Amino acid sequence: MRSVPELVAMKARGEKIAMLTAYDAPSARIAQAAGVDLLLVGDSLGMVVLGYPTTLSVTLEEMLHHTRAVRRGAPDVFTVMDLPFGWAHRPWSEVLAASVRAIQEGGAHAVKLEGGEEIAETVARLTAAGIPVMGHLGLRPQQVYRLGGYRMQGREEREAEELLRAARALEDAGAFALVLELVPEALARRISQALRIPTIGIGAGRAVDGQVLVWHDLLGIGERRPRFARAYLDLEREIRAAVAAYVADVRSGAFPDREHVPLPEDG
Ligand SMILES: Nc1nc(=O)c2c([nH]1)NC[C@@H]1CN(c3ccc(C(=O)N[C@@H](CCC(=O)O)C(=O)O)cc3)CN21
Ligand SMILES: CC(C)C(=O)C(=O)O
Ligand SMILES: [Mg+2]
Repeated sequence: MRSVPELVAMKARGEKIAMLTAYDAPSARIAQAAGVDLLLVGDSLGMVVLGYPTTLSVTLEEMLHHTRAVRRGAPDVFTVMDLPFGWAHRPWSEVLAASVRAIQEGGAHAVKLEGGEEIAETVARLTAAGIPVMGHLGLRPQQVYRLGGYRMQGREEREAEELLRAARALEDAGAFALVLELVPEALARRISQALRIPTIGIGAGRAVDGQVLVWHDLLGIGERRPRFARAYLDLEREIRAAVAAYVADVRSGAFPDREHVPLPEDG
């Protein structure tokens, strides 16, 4: 299992970090077998698994429930749990209590919070308590109502400087890594070069220290996926064909065949 110091050392050595989201035990088991460095139980759960239009509906209880499943499937992978909408901006003692639940009840090793300088004090308090914190800057999907959509952030120089300042504040507060979502590659490079802690990009180009991708986007499951995501399979199509074949076989009587009829003497 990767450790926090090891992840920081990977950046120093120029070794890329491969992070993937997971929401249940079987996918986490497969991700572990495939050798991912980090798992993220993302609040994208709400959109890709629970069928909501945004991440805002996801509750702490739901995050804990799915984090437990992921940990059962991938006992040997360092796992980060997203704190859901609203939590990062509560008084730090409440954020600490939620993060303790992530670790004690969810089995997570770290938490991720969307936010900049306004949550730096909270990040410092969690870090002091021994909880590794991953930051998340750029497109913050929990801000979608304010932003009006899932759009690129940090295109204006003034905005870019604000993001660089926020990244430094999170590192100074003790964050061990930082997700950069949907920002220009040049800005992601600037931030990555300014920090000692690794940056994990999603739609942030190549000049970052690692990548994170949503499980369903990687596999090609879902009606829409962000342009920045690469589908390594067209699994939705394959699954649909398999299910259609099953339905046809039940209707025709081709399933079950002799091979799939249990014999009484087998118990
Ligand atoms: N399937 C999925 N993948 C994700 O990466 C993801 C989620 N869901 N849900 C939670 C957040 C929301 N994210 C999103 C969602 C949509 C876009 C998107 O459609 N972006 C447009 C570009 C919009 C623009 O720049 O104007 C795209 O086509 O990529 C991006 C990130 C990233 N996260
Ligand atoms: C896309 C990643 C970074 C995330 O926050 C999530 O999956 O919720
Ligand atoms: Mg998230």
